[in-house]
Amino acid sequence: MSFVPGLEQVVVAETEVSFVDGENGRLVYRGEWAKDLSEGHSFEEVAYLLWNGHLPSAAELEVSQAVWSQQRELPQEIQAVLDAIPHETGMMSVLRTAVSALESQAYAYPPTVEQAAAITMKLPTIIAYRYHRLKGTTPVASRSDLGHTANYLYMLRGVEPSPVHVRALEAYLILLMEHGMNSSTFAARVIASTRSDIVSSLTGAIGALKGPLHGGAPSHVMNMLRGIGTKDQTEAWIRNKLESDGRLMGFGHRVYKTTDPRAVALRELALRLSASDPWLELAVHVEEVAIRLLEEYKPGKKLYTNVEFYAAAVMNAIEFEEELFTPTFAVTRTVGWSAHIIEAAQGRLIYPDAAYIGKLPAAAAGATTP
Ligand SMILES: CC(=O)SCCNC(=O)CCNC(=O)[C@H](O)C(C)(C)COP(=O)(O)OP(=O)(O)OC[C@H]1O[C@@H](n2cnc3c(N)ncnc32)[C@H](O)[C@@H]1OP(=O)(O)O
Ligand SMILES: O=C([O-])CC(=O)C(=O)O
Repeated sequence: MSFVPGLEQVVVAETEVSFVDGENGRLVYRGEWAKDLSEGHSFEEVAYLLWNGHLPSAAELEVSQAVWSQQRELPQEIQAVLDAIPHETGMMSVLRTAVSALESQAYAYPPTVEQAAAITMKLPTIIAYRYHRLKGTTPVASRSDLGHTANYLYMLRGVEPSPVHVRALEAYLILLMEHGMNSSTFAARVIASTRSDIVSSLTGAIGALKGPLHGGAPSHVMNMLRGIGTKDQTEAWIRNKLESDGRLMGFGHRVYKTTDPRAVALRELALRLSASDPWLELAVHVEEVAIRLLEEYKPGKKLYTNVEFYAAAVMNAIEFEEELFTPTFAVTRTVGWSAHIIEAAQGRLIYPDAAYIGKLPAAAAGATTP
């Protein structure tokens, strides 16, 4: 048996949920281009596709929207859990704890689309509730006449959201809804393969997404851009970072050996939203310089812009605070995770191997080899 660090290119599952074409920079959700879906469809339509394998008919969409919008409210005990978490706890930890506390018979094994939808609908409410509590403002009740995306903005801001912001956030949410066998999805599938429940799988996935090498990157992108400060300091700053063996946040990807297609789509979106924003101008300049210098310092590694670089730009353009960046990623990735959880819950227990490189007890050392 050979050891492959990071399981790179090791096939761990067969899936019908999505196809990440790393060589050509393309992303497919159940037979549909993710970019096309992000331009002409709603959050609910794409969630329906990922969960059911086909886009909904008008009647299916109407029924789903009506049922799902009734699932947004938080049980009292979840509100109590949220109120008990210390103020300084980060929003991703809060989200992980609140989702974990949803545990009940309603979410028992086996995972179902109904369970997936019921939990997905609650994530924005958890975030918005906590957001208001931290600010000392009153949490805003959801509005069943609004779609999932518009309602998320409404619950955060307490005013009718602008259609431009709703459309931009909807495109962002759809582009980040699903992405093959990334670390958090793999974590979710491992837990699901033990026949554990959907709440446990999603809790593990949120924990994995939080890391700065995964969904935690956008706020580090903001720090990097703040550190660079101006266009004329870009090259020196990046050289310094790469010479001290640092990583440029928002660049590089395990699967994409070209620009991440979602980064292309989000860059277009950010430019449409705020082309004249000096911050965005700096980001575009940093991208150009970073790609050139990554090739100089890491020749042949094919390090390009990943989704997180322009995710930060879009979040910024729709005036989201940094504490909401990764939680908002989780709001949408819950759909992809749960589609995988439903798939993996019927599969074989995931149980890889490890090569033991430690010591043997003295008595066994000569007698047995590991
Ligand atoms: C939604 C998402 O999760 S997208 C990813 C968000 N994360 C980031 O943007 C963090 C920055 N990027 C990275 O750390 C990496 O590119 C990852 C984690 C995304 C992928 O990591 P891996 O596939 O494990 O690549 P690995 O860490 O083996 O890097 C391969 C080589 O490229 C270099 N490299 C990879 N990414 C970067 C980067 N962003 N900056 C500088 N060098 C990099 C590594 O130093 C390594 O070089 P070496 O072979 O000379 O040691
Ligand atoms: O696939 C990955 O490595 C991480 C990522 O881009 C995602 O989950 O969207």
